[in-house]
Amino acid sequence: MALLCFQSLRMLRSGIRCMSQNAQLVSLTVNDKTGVATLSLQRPPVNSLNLELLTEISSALTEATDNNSRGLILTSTNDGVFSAGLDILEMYKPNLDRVKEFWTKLQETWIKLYQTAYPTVAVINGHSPAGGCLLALSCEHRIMVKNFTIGLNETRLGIVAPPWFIASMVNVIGQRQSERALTLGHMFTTEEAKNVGLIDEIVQNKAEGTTQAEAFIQKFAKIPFQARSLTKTWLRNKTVESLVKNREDDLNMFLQVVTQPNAQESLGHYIQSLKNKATK
Ligand SMILES: CCCCCCCCCCC/C=C/C(=O)SCCNC(=O)CCNC(=O)[C@H](O)C(C)(C)COP(=O)(O)OP(=O)(O)OC[C@H]1O[C@@H](n2cnc3c(N)ncnc32)[C@H](O)[C@@H]1OP(=O)(O)O
Repeated sequence: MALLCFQSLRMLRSGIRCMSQNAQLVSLTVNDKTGVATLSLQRPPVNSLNLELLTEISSALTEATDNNSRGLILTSTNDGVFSAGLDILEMYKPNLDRVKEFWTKLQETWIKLYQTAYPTVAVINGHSPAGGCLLALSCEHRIMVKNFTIGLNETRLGIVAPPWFIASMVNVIGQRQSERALTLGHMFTTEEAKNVGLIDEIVQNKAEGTTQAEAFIQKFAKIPFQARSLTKTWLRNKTVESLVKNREDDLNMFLQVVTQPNAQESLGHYIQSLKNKATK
């Protein structure tokens, strides 16, 4: 409690205000001087995206809009893992109602993040496989700390990245590089990611990443907000519409693929291999 008060006081002095008071799995703060919001994922141990975390991310994105944020930095409180992607336990031996809600929330969160009116920057301060990579790809600018990995590795797990995951990648690195990376399930090192254009900047640490992210958002200070946001909408509309118009089909296809016995078997092996690694 004392620590919380001390932290709040320190934040107030530096002009940082806490939003989303009820959130537990994310923190949303805003810098009152710049109007830039920071959304930090904080679901230990690895920010895997389960229904509850996705729900909080989605609400925080709306809150940042309602608060007229000038920009948003997406990052993690865990220096080591940005996000481990979708929570595999949501997809392994799933409860049908819950897994439907989970996938629908993932669709909703991606649509919102992909289309925010405000500029978005991912400060990738740790590994970022699969769904973690999708979150980063949905932002307008990616800054990554050295010595980590990022990519859409679904094929390695025996599952498939849905078309909107693929489109998010293609829109950033193009068809040829995406085809090679996705079919192999390749995880890029920070250096490789920079070379292929998957990320825009390499930094030494999160603090430097945050400074660079603020500088990126600041570039838009003199660009009329609405002109910018409408341009972004039109640039991204085709990609988003392809999911918006087919949400039900996408959900059904996901359910069909993920409940296949061989997909379940692969997920089971993968969970076991992660657990074995963790106990070594
Ligand atoms: C037309 C429509 C077609 C639809 C077709 C749909 C088909 C399905 C589509 C699904 C798309 C899937 C997207 C995904 O995001 S799948 C998830 C992919 N993620 C990964 O492969 C990452 C796995 N994790 C790791 O590699 C490492 O954990 C990581 C590098 C991220 C961190 O390493 P670290 O050493 O720090 O941590 P540990 O490995 O020791 O892990 C700690 C504990 O966390 C558990 N863990 C890790 N990742 C996950 C995860 N993604 N979900 C759930 N749990 C995870 C791990 O098991 C450890 O747990 P324990 O402490 O209990 O042992």
